[in-house]
Amino acid sequence: MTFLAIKNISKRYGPVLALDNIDLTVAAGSRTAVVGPSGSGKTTLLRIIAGFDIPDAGQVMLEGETLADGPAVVPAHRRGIGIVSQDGALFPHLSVADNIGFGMERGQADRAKEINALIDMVELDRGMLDRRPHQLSGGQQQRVALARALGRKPGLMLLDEPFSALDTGLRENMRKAVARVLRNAGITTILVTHDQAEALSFADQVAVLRGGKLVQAGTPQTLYLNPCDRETATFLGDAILLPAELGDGFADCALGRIPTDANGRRGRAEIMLRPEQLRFSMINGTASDTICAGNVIDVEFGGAICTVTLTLAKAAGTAPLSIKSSSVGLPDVGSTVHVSVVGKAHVFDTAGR
Ligand SMILES: Nc1ncnc2c1ncn2[C@@H]1O[C@H](COP(=O)(O)OP(=O)(O)OP(=O)(O)O)[C@@H](O)[C@H]1O
Repeated sequence: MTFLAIKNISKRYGPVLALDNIDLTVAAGSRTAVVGPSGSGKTTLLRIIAGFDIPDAGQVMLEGETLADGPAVVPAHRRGIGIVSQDGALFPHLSVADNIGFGMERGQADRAKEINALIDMVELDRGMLDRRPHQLSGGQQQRVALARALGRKPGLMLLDEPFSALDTGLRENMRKAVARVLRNAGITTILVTHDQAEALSFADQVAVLRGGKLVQAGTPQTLYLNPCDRETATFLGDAILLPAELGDGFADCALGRIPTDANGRRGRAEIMLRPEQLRFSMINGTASDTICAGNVIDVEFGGAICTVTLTLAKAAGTAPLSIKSSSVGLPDVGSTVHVSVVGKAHVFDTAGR
């Protein structure tokens, strides 16, 4: 069921068209991640949904209620939307308890009970309630900010890069914890992030913005494996892009003949593979007779995920390929390996968007 509908939203700041006719729907209880390069319009979109910014044209509808229709808008405080920003924006002079309880009725009998429930919900120790924000770590401050936003019982939660100031390990834990809290509370969530891996792992739906336009929206799997164009492909992760000659359901390319997801297409096209679709195996002796023999030119040890870079023996002049590998059984630089492909290559939709 559509919970939030964004229809033909446009927003201009002077000469800059920050949002150009954006259409996006968000299902009830789902998590959407909005990603895109810097300046692509992510924050502007979030601010329009929150009511902090006014669109020039288009509508924002929440549960059937019109929140914005061009410049006619419902004010932010009447929208029932929670927002957690990058810095958490806690009040430094208030205790954690008072930050969480900010906006609750002072005399409210069950205020303390509710604050306890909220701090439990974000999995923080109640012993922290008397502390000030500066006595908390960055991750703990973000949890307090989330608890404060949850206290207003929002139907929709907007997260504007809330994990970006945190270290990698903490960031991942926080992301999982926040996803769990919001899922348990059944709150529909929109996350703005410039971190593609974060978007893919957090969301049910990923929306990619570029130059103020929505270029693609869909499940993380769809966007990662079937991106609409090469920019989206490379934005969402490492991609191997190869020229190919398409036949019915296959492509002839530097890796030999491999199956594609484009039945019925023929002629020249660019195909895409993700690096984890390539595998190598060691071969001895007659490597040069194998169409997909590769010469290893670099091995980057990265712990759990290593990168083996090679050139294809029979496709001189093509760019080196990088294969993701486990740390076990890495080839030596200078050795020859056999390269095979797992799954199908993706063919970009030439119709474009
Ligand atoms: N108040 C403003 N006045 C003028 N231009 C603005 C304003 N806010 C945003 N812009 C411009 O609109 C475009 C979109 O900005 P926005 O902040 O939405 O991008 P973003 O995708 O969130 O970027 P980032 O990832 O860097 O935060 C940019 O070109 C930006 O310079």
